[in-house]
Amino acid sequence: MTRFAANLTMLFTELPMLERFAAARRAGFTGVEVLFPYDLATRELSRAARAEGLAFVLLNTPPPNWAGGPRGFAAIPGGEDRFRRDFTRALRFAQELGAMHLHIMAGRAEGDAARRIFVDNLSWAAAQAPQLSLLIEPLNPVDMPGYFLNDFELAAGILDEVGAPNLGLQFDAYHAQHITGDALACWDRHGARARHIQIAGFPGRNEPQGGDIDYPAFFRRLKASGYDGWVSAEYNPATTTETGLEWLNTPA
Ligand SMILES: O=C(O)[C@@H](O)C(=O)CO
Ligand SMILES: [Mg+2]
Repeated sequence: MTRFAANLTMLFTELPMLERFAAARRAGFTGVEVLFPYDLATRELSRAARAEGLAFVLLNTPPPNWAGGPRGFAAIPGGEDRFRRDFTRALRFAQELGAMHLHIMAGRAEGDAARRIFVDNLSWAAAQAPQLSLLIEPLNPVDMPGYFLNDFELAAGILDEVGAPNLGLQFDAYHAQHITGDALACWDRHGARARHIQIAGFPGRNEPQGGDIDYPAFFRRLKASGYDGWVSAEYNPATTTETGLEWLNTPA
């Protein structure tokens, strides 16, 4: 059976962060992710997750400023020191939270030098944290202009080049649809590399139903391909979170 996590950065924002855990559990989620938990105490966050019996599935490496700042440093030539400092801090958070995955953000860059630095930084990070699952996620260039990792083929080549067993793909079906025009075909091509999935409707990035991505068919593909990881709801609720959860109760 598919395991669904709630992205608490985007869902249940009607409530303060620490109250979102109970709301997620009541709604039927069994895991949570928080993109950038860095202004909160890990003790409070893990207590909230434990109290509700929720797995802490994922966090991101920290950008300096969630409200509009650059998204990471892993592919920025000259940003190696900054990346390593950020990664060390993110690793401490991941360990204290008992998180399963850490998404490493590439930042805004382009070209061969950026690719080389990204590969070097990812290889370094994978060796620092062999027990933790590290992920990279292609993001579409409209929502995230200038972001280095904007393509699934690029991500596949980088994963192959690093070749670390603890580094995999974060497959966000919304970005896949945006980038390739066909999230299901993209899954068929790249799903074998996926360790974590995020979902949202397209084009609005609202609830995962009724848009251009055929989610019932997508969930059937996941099942057929033997995917056994988490599927995280990472979308902007069209109205309130709770009134838009019908999709979660449709058997996958
Ligand atoms: O899809 C997204 O936008 C996120 O998963 C993310 O990590 C960007 O910060
Ligand atoms: Mg995503």
